Amino acid sequence: MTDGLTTGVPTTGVPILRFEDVNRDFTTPGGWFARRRVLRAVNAVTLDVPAGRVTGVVGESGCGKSTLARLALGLIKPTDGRVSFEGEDLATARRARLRQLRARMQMVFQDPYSSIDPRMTIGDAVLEPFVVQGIRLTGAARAAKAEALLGMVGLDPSLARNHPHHLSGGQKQRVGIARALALEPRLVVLDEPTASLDVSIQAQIVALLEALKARLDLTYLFISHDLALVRYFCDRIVVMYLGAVVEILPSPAAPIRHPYTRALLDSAFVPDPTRRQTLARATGEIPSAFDLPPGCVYAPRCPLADETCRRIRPQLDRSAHPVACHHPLDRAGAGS
Ligand SMILES: Nc1ncnc2c1ncn2[C@@H]1O[C@H](COP(=O)(O)OP(=O)(O)OP(=O)(O)O)[C@@H](O)[C@H]1O
Repeated sequence: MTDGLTTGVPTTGVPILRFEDVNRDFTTPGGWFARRRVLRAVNAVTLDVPAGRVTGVVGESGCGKSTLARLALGLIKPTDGRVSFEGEDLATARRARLRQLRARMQMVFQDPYSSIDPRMTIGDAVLEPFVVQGIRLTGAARAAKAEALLGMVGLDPSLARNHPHHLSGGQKQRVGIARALALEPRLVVLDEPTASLDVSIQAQIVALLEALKARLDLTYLFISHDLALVRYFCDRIVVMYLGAVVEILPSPAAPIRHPYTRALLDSAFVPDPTRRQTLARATGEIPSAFDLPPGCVYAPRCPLADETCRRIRPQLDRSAHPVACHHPLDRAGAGS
């Protein structure tokens, strides 16, 4: 290796990314009429992301998914705890080292329209990571690399000389994916990569991501609010609620254990009303992240909550299918 990075690719299943008891707080600015307030966006998260797999992170808007993604890439530091990539603590890595590590972990953003500079040619856009890393490519090598990357994501290589306003949303997202893969990363964080696309295009992008993962032996951290999509695409599913991990499904078909996961699944549109489950549907508003309840954070909306839930915060259990719940659905005989 010439870049001084960890030698070898982590074996499939070995954690490539680790969160150890991570908190991340944000402080709102105070002023004449408002006092400073602290919001816990990520709350005591301990999580391994195994190499070569697709780990999904799912939850409603504001549950901390994007904050988790930014922590994973070392773009922000944890308030407490440790985030490590291939064994290296991202918060203590020196700037130059962090830049090297970032070459091995890339992100595909939700909105391809705002993530691509409209003034750049498409070729320059996909090669931007080389510029960020200070890697100079000369004329013929530049053109060949840009064309190869565009071909890899199913775009006509001759588009390299065009500007992105010629492209559709799906084509722009392909450019975003090509750019993320330019430096041959090991980990790709996909932050709602299909959320702003038409349904028919979403399926094509998911198929492309699946094909690229198999071909390039990638690890994905797939962030989404859509549990049905995550269940289709991911090997393992992390369910977040108000900054905390409430359940980790070891496989997409695993029976659901947490009432919140059940409610998330039930909230997906199901045309046949007889198939809609009502047992554990969430009711009411999500409590404010500024003012978390003392017990289970889901208790105010949970139909199964009792006094224990309102008083004592449940921890993720240490089973093969971890859940943070005093009354998991399998114990109540109402799973899946
Ligand atoms: N820079 C910031 N300053 C203050 N609060 C923030 C900041 N970034 C995120 N938050 C807050 O942290 C919480 C988690 O936000 P985050 O964007 O991680 O959630 P999310 O699950 O990704 O939501 P969405 O799906 O809407 O993007 C939210 O309450 C959000 O308002």
